[in-house]
Amino acid sequence: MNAKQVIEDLEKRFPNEPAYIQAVSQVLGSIEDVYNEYPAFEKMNLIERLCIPDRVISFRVTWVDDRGNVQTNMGYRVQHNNVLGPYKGGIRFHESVNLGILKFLAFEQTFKNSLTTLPMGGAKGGSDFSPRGKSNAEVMRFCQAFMSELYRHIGPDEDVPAGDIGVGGREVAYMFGWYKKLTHQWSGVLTGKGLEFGGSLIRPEATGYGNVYFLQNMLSTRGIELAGKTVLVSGSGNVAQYTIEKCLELGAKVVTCSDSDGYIYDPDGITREKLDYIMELKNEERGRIREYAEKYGCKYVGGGAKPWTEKADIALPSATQNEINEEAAKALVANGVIAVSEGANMPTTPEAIKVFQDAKILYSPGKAANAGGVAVSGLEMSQNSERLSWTREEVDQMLHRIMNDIHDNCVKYGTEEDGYINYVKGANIAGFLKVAKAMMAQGIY
Ligand SMILES: NC(=O)C1=CN([C@@H]2O[C@H](COP(=O)(O)OP(=O)(O)OC[C@H]3O[C@@H](n4cnc5c(N)ncnc54)[C@H](O)[C@@H]3O)[C@@H](O)[C@H]2O)C=CC1
Ligand SMILES: O=C(O)CCC(=O)C(=O)O
Repeated sequence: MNAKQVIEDLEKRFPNEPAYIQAVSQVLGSIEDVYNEYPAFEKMNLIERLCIPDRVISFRVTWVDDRGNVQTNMGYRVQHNNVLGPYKGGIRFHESVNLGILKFLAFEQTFKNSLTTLPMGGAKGGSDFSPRGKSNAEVMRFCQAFMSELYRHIGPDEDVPAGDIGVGGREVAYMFGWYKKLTHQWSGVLTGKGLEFGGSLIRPEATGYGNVYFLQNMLSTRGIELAGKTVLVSGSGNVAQYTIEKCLELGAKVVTCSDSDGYIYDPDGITREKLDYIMELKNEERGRIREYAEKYGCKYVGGGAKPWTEKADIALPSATQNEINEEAAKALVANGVIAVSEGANMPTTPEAIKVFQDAKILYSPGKAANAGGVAVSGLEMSQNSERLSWTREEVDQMLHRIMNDIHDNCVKYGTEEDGYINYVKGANIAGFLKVAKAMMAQGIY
């Protein structure tokens, strides 16, 4: 494989999908040498088959708003690769959603799911519908209309969606209810369900907790403790909330969080009580993070500003893709950051990654660090199949073990000659090898 050539070809075929090309470029850049050690891969044109999704489903979603107006949105499911298990990955509802973004997310998900050690393929779906500002009734009607199209393409052994940006417990429950209505079947077809109807304990917490467990592993390679460290978090949704919770439990101080309008900086740190307020504000009232600053009298920076210029030891981006650019990365390094671990998917631009790696700080990509969410989704699937529920402690222990295993794999494949652990390389090679070997074994199709 000549990675540069493959990427140029993909750019020509998919000229309007920059996020997808960005994700592919990062992986191919890491695996090129290892790939070329196996001439059989090239003979089977493995790389093209691995980069291009198995299937892309797209459909119109028509629903009626509270004023009786008929609305239309686009719906998609990208089923990227199922050699390791049923397609698995979240659903995103956000106005920015387009096919290129979902293709990048489904591509990443394939490697991430491979890293979890569980039998799951990679997929992602979503719509350009935004739940923001919509009533519960509107969200329910939209979810039902979306599922009316999607249900034909999913199933507990076929494709198991879950949440992502704009899709939390409320949306998963509406989609699950409608799937059941359409198919007359109760099955573990979605994960992230409510605890009363087959959801797993720790699934809401899993992505944030998992990222902090991974961070602890990274810090321990340098003999550093998380306790006492100051942390920047971005976002204030599911991943951010449970990242903050675990940091607090482990004695770190989180001083920022954000939404798409701006960020708050609380030099005293976000306490348990303040985090409860954020959870209520974001999950129930669906308000803006600016209200935190008004309530607690701390700094708020609007205009879509991001928290990366504030001084801290650690940064945990937990909002969205490309939220740390080169300038932000330089500011973080100049302020003495020692570790960056990604709760979000691809939040760091390629230029910014280079800044972190050149500075030899600890830096882990989302496909490794945020894999705890989908890992516990995999555990939810197992519990549904067994018709059993495991305890909080059992699931947390398994999550911990999975994050440790992912870290070990990154160290195994990513340690460079000078001892620096290149987590990007490690995660990409470890995730790739398993998928590639399974593809080779399963023949050409
Ligand atoms: N929910 C999960 O289990 C997993 C989520 N992720 C990733 O974590 C990130 C956050 O997802 P969730 O917390 O689940 O979503 P969420 O919808 O609960 O929260 C998203 C947060 O990001 C902010 N945000 C969204 N778009 C933004 C933008 N353009 N600029 C600034 N802020 C923006 C929102 O205001 C919100 O605070 C995403 O990248 C997602 O793909 C990754 C693994 C699993
Ligand atoms: O839990 C899942 O299946 C999806 C999680 C997800 O979308 C992600 O890892 O980015």
